[in-house]
Amino acid sequence: MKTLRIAVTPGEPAGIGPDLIVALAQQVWSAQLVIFANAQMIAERARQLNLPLTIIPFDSDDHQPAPVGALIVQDVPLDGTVIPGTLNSEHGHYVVETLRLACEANMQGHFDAVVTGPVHKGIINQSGISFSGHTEFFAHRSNTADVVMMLATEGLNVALATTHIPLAYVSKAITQERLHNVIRIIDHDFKTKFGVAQPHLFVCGLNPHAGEDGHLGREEIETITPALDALREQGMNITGPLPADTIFQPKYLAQADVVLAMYHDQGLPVLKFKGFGASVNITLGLPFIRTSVDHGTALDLAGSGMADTGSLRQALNKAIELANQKNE
Ligand SMILES: NC(=O)c1ccc[n+]([C@@H]2O[C@H](COP(=O)([O-])OP(=O)(O)OC[C@H]3O[C@@H](n4cnc5c(N)ncnc54)[C@H](O)[C@@H]3O)[C@@H](O)[C@H]2O)c1
Ligand SMILES: N[C@H](C(=O)O)[C@H](O)COP(=O)(O)O
Repeated sequence: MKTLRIAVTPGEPAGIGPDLIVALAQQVWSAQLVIFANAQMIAERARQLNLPLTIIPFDSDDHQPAPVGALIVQDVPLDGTVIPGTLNSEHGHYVVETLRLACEANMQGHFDAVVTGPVHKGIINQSGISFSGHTEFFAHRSNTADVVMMLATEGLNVALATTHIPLAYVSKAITQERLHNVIRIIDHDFKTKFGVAQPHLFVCGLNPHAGEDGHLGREEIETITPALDALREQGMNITGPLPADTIFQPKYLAQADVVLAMYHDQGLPVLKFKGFGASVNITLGLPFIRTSVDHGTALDLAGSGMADTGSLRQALNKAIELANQKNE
């Protein structure tokens, strides 16, 4: 079996992404991890953390995984000094360039997956680049009209009908077309990538108590239920819309392959309460495999050696698992 090659972006240089990469370089990986980052910044972070690190420049002809204590790096230029914990808007272009290069490398078929560390959306926007998240960025760069953000932890998968948009826009963004596209992507990816023959989706309502028969909001009656009914008629196994405050209970979760939440903070607080630090963010519907961490830049911990590597480890392992299945 050929050795997998995975692109890894550590994300915001002032955050914990570089710390996590350096920490995970202290173990053997079955795949070749290629870090898209500034080599000098990564080496400096290793010094700050007092961890051994050898940088190996990326050579596309060499498919060997890095030995313990080393990282294979595709160097990306970065001007100025990086101070762990201190954001610098001059670094926004660098961060986006690491994502662009990793995306291109995957689009061209040179890599088996991309795994991303945390970026700081605010500082990228301050640098003059409109950016709402990796999910939207990779969808745009790969010309993919609809993708789905799903976070997965042991015993719970939560997908989102809308991602990084203001709460005030959510109701308008939930259309029958969007729900059809999102649910078709989930159904397809669970069947083809996760080996679930007939995925069972549990779908949240948008309003309190799923609208209480229209007395607390009409989106369930006018949009969500008709969309789900049409998909049920096509043979999909869908329960809902159910009130979001009671959908996350063992009785339902025992039957659910995935819970579809209508917006970011309807579903992700539940997922992160259950499994923060042990969850993976997976983008469904992209033309390549992409996984990520469940946490942000944690500026308060950058350079301290206190950041938990659990989620990045899981994101790497999930990408390797999905890539191996794809190659079977
Ligand atoms: N994957 C991503 O790129 C991603 C994900 C979530 C948030 N973010 C971004 O990160 C920035 C900061 O967001 P935030 O402060 O809401 O969330 P955060 O996850 O950075 O931090 C929240 C809290 O969790 C702790 N924490 C986070 N990761 C940890 C780890 N690996 N080990 C130990 N403790 C950890 C932090 O110290 C902090 O107390 C924002 O700009 C946000 O958009 C990025
Ligand atoms: N919504 C994600 C979370 O809360 O964990 C996070 O912001 C990262 O999203 P992207 O992978 O789209 O950057």
